[in-house]
Amino acid sequence: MALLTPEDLANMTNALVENDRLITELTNYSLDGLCRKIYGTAPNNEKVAIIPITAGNGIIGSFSESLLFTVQHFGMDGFITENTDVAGYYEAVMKGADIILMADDLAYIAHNLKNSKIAHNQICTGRIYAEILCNAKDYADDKDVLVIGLGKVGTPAVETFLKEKQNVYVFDVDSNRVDEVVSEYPVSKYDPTDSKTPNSFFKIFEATPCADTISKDVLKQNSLVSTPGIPCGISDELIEKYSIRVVLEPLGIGTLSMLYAVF
Ligand SMILES: NC(=O)C1=CN([C@@H]2O[C@H](COP(=O)(O)OP(=O)(O)OC[C@H]3O[C@@H](n4cnc5c(N)ncnc54)[C@H](O)[C@@H]3O)[C@@H](O)[C@H]2O)C=CC1
Ligand SMILES: NCCC[C@@H](N)C(=O)NCCCC[C@H](N)C(=O)O
Repeated sequence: MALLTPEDLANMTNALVENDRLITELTNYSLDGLCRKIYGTAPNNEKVAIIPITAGNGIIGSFSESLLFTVQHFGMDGFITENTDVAGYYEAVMKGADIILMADDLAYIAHNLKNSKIAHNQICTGRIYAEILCNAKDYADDKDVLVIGLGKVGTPAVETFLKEKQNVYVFDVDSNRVDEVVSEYPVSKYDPTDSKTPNSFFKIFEATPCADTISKDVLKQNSLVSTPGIPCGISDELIEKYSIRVVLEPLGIGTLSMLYAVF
């Protein structure tokens, strides 16, 4: 899994606020209102503990602080444990944490100690970024959606689009992965040479670790791109030329989705 860097998180607080405003403009739901709608849950004064984890590549600068900002920005009580790892877990429980947030290099989870619910960042990120596209009111009539990147974030997004009755077209550089997904789900391979494939899309989802994965060929004027992928999959030049709106933020949107998944 591609790991975040402190540089990825440098503008995270502004990006979360700006994306919340964009999501509200697109869907008439604030980000937490949309999470409430899709999960059918709501916060109930839970105390959230954030535990820094030193495993693998170790602590990422600003990671825990970014989680704390997210928790507090949406009105919840949170704290970062003074200790890391197991000592931090013990501290969190002794300080009365209801929900634990912690991440090593392989998994970033939310675990509710009171109801035993657990959530995984990649699944919750794919779901919320897909739901933003599905709930964008000005794009509701067009059911076609292009999904670029069929990994641990893109696959839950495909499942979400199908649940929301979208016509899903999929692409990945790994053609074997495309074949697997097309055989497992009622989706279509994105193939510009196939007359049944739309040439371009108003709704595009991207979750890859590469830049410039979204070419001008798939864009329409005013397309909406929902892309958790880091770095951003669409160039500034294409954003300007086609008046594209982009939902992209490195950590907070996925984190809020995780919290609503475990309330
Ligand atoms: N913004 C956020 O909150 C989050 C962002 N991410 C980011 O999302 C991205 C995807 O994460 P995962 O799904 O866990 O990774 P993954 O490695 O499971 O999946 C990535 C998929 O993209 C495909 N791919 C790579 N380059 C491509 C290209 N040029 N064109 C089309 N497909 C391409 C790969 O074949 C793979 O199937 C990563 O950059 C990760 O850092 C992950 C979690 C949360
Ligand atoms: N964008 C959300 C997904 C994050 C994921 N790509 C990642 O970097 N995971 C590693 C996090 C490691 C955190 C570290 N152990 C710490 O606690 O600071």
